[in-house]
Amino acid sequence: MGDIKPLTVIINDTTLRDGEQSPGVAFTTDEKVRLAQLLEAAGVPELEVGIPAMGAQEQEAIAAITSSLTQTRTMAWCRMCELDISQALNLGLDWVDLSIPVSRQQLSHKLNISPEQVLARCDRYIKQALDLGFQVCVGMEDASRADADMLHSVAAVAQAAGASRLRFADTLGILEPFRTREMITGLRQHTDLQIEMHAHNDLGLATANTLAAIDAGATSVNTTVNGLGERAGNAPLEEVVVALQVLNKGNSGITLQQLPAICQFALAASGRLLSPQKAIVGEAVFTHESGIHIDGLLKDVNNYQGFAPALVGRQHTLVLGKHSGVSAILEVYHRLGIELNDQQCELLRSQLRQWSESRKCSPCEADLRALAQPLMQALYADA
Ligand SMILES: CC(=O)SCCNC(=O)CCNC(=O)[C@H](O)C(C)(C)COP(=O)(O)OP(=O)(O)OC[C@H]1O[C@@H](n2cnc3c(N)ncnc32)[C@H](O)[C@@H]1OP(=O)(O)O
Ligand SMILES: O=C(O)CCC(=O)C(=O)O
Repeated sequence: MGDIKPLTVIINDTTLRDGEQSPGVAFTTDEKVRLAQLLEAAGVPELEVGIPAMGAQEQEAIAAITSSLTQTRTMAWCRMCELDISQALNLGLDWVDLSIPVSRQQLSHKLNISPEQVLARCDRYIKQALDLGFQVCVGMEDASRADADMLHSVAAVAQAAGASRLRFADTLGILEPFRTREMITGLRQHTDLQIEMHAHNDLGLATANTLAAIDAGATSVNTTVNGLGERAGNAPLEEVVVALQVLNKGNSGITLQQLPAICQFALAASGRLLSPQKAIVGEAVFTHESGIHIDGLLKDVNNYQGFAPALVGRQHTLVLGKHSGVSAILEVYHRLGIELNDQQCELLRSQLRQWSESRKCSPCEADLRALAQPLMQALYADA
């Protein structure tokens, strides 16, 4: 094994299932296969690849994905019922996630069944899926709104029936990290099964809740590329795996340098836009304009670097704009082969402020040269 560290948390990426549930997002089979292959090449050990109950086309896509992978294990999302399990057969899948709501709200007002009926379904359908050769994860939908007793009862029945894993779904994204930690710690104390955290980002806390769950003993976590998924999406793959490494919280085994390419591919296939300040993969997250920051970076990069952009195959970029200082202006122009004196710098600073306010973007190289041109001409005229 050399110096390869054992995985401490399994990434189960659900871009191809929950990610595709983003309104308006619909991947083609080719896009799904390519994305699955990119994720496999980066070392993602598990993928949730679709919903067989959606019908023949989805089943064909799932079969195409599973047959294109050599290492990565695959899972399908199924309602906990006979029909859905039977539709997952013969698609090359390793796992089924058998989903059943566990909150009073959804039991009473969605499925209209009792907690006892949930436990009976768990026992019956877990055994059925095991008999068909699947590994079983029990998807506890709406777990974050469920009573602890209910979660522990499901865990006990699932373990006795032979399931391998419980998925704790914060279906509505209403948890915060302290409560996540408390709930997962409680579940951890009641079961030997693997625990998978499924976090939604409605309060912007999906990554934080995912990390809190890992701290509390979750063994696997669901992610999606670029945080795609229902409503505000799921915990973004790129945020979770980079945070794990930077915060020294665990080893996901994923090659972080491949994340930008994966995110770009998913972005194009999803037809969605990405905020420039999206953590890890946003266009502007390693770009600096503020004078004090650039001065600090030039003196020692660690003054304004929480982690090296090279960790994710990126690099710092310096731009000029409304907030530029002298150090930044001198350096950026020096890199263009233009050496400025203090007076020229000051003139450029005030021009940059006006330019930025009117254009609302960073000047490119041609803009910078055009801004400096009159100053340089004045210099030659003076000489
Ligand atoms: C929280 C989540 O993300 S769960 C995953 C959600 N993902 C999706 O819904 C995307 C894919 N879904 C689909 O293509 C369709 O909804 C299908 C094919 C699954 C089902 O389609 P339809 O048969 O037309 O049913 P429809 O979508 O109208 O309603 C869902 C049915 O599933 C039932 N259901 C929902 N969850 C479960 C469950 N865990 N176990 C059993 N039945 C369930 C509902 O009660 C409802 O059945 P009912 O009409 O008998 O009350
Ligand atoms: O039941 C599950 O597997 C989780 C389903 C889901 O996507 C959710 O609850 O947000």
